[in-house]
Order: sequence, then C-alpha cells, then structure tokens
Amino acid sequence: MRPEPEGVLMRVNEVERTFQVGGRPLHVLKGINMQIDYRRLIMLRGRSGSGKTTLMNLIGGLDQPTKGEIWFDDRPLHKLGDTRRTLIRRKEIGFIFQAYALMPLLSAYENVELTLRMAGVSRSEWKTRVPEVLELVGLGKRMHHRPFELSGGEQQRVAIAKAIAHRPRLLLADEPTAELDSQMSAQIMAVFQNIIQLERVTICMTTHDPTILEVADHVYEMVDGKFNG
Ligand SMILES: Nc1ncnc2c1ncn2[C@@H]1O[C@H](COP(=O)(O)OP(=O)(O)OP(=O)(O)O)[C@@H](O)[C@H]1O
Repeated sequence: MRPEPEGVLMRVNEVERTFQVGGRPLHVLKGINMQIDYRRLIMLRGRSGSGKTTLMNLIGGLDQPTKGEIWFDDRPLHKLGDTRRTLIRRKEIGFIFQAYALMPLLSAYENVELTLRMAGVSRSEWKTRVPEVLELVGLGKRMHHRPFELSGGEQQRVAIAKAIAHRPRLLLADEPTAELDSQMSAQIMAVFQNIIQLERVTICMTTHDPTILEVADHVYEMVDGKFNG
C-alpha cells in the first residue's frame, strides 16, 4: 500500500476554457478555483451544460485550459505537452467516463487486465491485482462474467475496478450513478468510500443526484461556468 499522503493533490487557479463555435468564442469556464486534498470525495453538481464535464476533462489532463493553472501533485498540467500529460493520465489517473466504457466481449477479469496492460503494469502483477481489485468492489464471485451477464450496478463496479486497478492517485467519475436506482447508487458510493480508505485514492465526480451529495467531503456547485458561493 502506498504511504499515507497528506495535503493538496490538485490546485486549479483561475481556469478558463473557451471553445470556438462557428467562428465565435463560447466561454464555458469563466474563472474556476478549486483545491482537492488527498483522500477526499469531491462532487461537482450543476445543471446540464454548466461546464462540469469540461472541467473534469481539464483536471484529467484530457484537455488544456485557455487561461489559468492546473497543478497536479506539484506538476503544472497546464504547461505540459501531450506526451507528458498522457503519461501522467495513464499512470496516475483513473477514469469512469462513458468513453472508457467496458469492452462487451471481455469478461470483468479481462476488462480489468486490459487497463493494467495499457498502464504498463508488469504481467506478473496482473495475477494478484486483478482479483484483488474485483474483490474490493464486491465482484469476487462474478469475475468471469461478461458485461451483459451483469446488472447495471455490477457493470459500474467493473468500471470502478478497471479505473483503479493501476493504483491511480486520482479517480475521476462523470455521473457514475446516472443509470442506477437509488439502492445501487448507494452501493456505488459505499464502494467509493471503501476505496478512499483502502486504496488511498482521491475521487472527484459529477452528479445530478441530490441524495448522494451528503457523502461528499466537499460539493462544488457549478453555475454557468463558475462556482457558486
Ligand atoms: N469541444 C467543445 N466544443 C464546443 N463546445 C463545447 C465543447 N465541449 C463542451 N462544449 C460546450 O460547453 C458547454 C458545457 O458542456 P459540459 O459538457 O461541460 O456541461 P455539463 O455540465 O457536463 O453538462 P451535462 O450535465 O449535460 O453533462 C455546453 O454548452 C457544450 O456544448
């Protein structure tokens, strides 16, 4: 297990993101400031179109700000080129985004194995890490099922296992409970709390669901490209 880190994992300073749409600037993020400490559960809420996913893409190093700074573990993500950002993303960040969905023809086990392969983890580690992480999300008995043989909540747990298998510092989840009923959503949040404790991961997620906000350490509310309050 990694040593207990303390302090600030990520700092976002005065971040703006503008897209050119039809030759005109669209100001989506208009001066975002946030701080994410180690081993916290942070939630972003806000109406559809308020800019949550745009911010998550920046925090995850998938995109770069038009203005402002993003510091990840004391490294300036906003200044790094594609190659270095990709390396950080592969090794230190886990994603639960629609775009990183499960491979339908692979079992839960093989789906998790694939992430480790992509992250450059040595093959000898896969054998212990894959079952360990599937146990952790409560799927020890369903490892060899394929996605269509699992419930929505179980599929989401495979997605979590896949996202944390390479031991990222930061886990980013875009609407991880969107497709789930309230009981399954609560189970996913319990898994999140568990992995913060056991895997020492920090989680930042977006949600529209008011019932799960209470388990957050901090909630940022996005209104039209800025944080409220
Ligand atoms: N690459 C892009 N080019 C142009 N406009 C974009 C781009 N990405 C996002 N936008 C625009 O930015 C705004 C914010 O989008 P974003 O996806 O961040 O919102 P959101 O809060 O995540 O919404 P939802 O809750 O529906 O996912 C939208 O108006 C969207 O059309």
